[in-house]
Amino acid sequence: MSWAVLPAAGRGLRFGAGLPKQYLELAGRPLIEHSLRAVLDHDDVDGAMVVLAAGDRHWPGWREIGGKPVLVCTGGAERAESVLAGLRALPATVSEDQWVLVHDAARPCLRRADLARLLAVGRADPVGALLAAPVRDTLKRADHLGKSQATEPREWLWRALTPQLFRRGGLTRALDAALRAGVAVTDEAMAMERLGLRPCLVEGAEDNIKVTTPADLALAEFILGKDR
Ligand SMILES: Nc1ccn([C@@H]2O[C@H](COP(=O)(O)OP(=O)(O)OP(=O)(O)O)[C@@H](O)[C@H]2O)c(=O)n1
Ligand SMILES: C[C@](O)(CO)[C@H](O)COP(=O)(O)O
Repeated sequence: MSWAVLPAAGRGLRFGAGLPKQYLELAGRPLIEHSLRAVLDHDDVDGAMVVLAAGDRHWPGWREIGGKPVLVCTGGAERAESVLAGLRALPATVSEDQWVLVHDAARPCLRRADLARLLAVGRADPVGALLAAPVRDTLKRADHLGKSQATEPREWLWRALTPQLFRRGGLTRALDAALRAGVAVTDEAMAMERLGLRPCLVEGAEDNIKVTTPADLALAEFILGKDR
């Protein structure tokens, strides 16, 4: 059985709204509620730890969703710090060996089938797994003038998504080590990779988007309105 940690302590600066993007209305609910329900929907997920910014006054105060506990703790200045805080704040009943899903609060369009496949593949892997999407566009490297100076090979390149699935103890130690080393890890898999571990890439839907800009919110509205 697993718990979910949802990093939700960001300020949404690139979005530029008057409140953090995770609280913007999306399809009639706060964006974060879609992300929470998407992970709590799976029978093998027992509860969620939501990591809030210090002084967050937008959090609706849910204490359970769908009969499952929703706990909160305070995050840090970087996403990795928030995830580490969430891992440490999980109930003591969540053992070191237990699988934990880390899912961006800013990703409301997670598909049930993708979560199910991530859990099935990840729990059978010695390290863990992450949802990801193969790069399908040609990649250009820009110069300082904004000109295209080179084309980067895209074979073997994937875009990391979330959720990412790792065991509580191993991920906690990996994130703590990366932060102590001053390494700016941008996802959980990176913290594991720097220890020489190779999590499994599980192909996920391209519409599992991270809402970062206003255009993404409109796209998320369209995605959630589709029959999926
Ligand atoms: N210190 C931080 C930074 C980000 N996040 C969370 O990590 C996820 C992905 O981060 P991102 O999309 O970058 O969100 P923001 O940091 O809010 O965006 P911005 O960089 O535009 O401010 C989001 O759910 C965000 O709330 C977090 O918990 N703690
Ligand atoms: C974790 C993540 O969503 C995987 O693509 C991404 O790294 C988050 O990056 P952000 O800059 O914190 O949004």
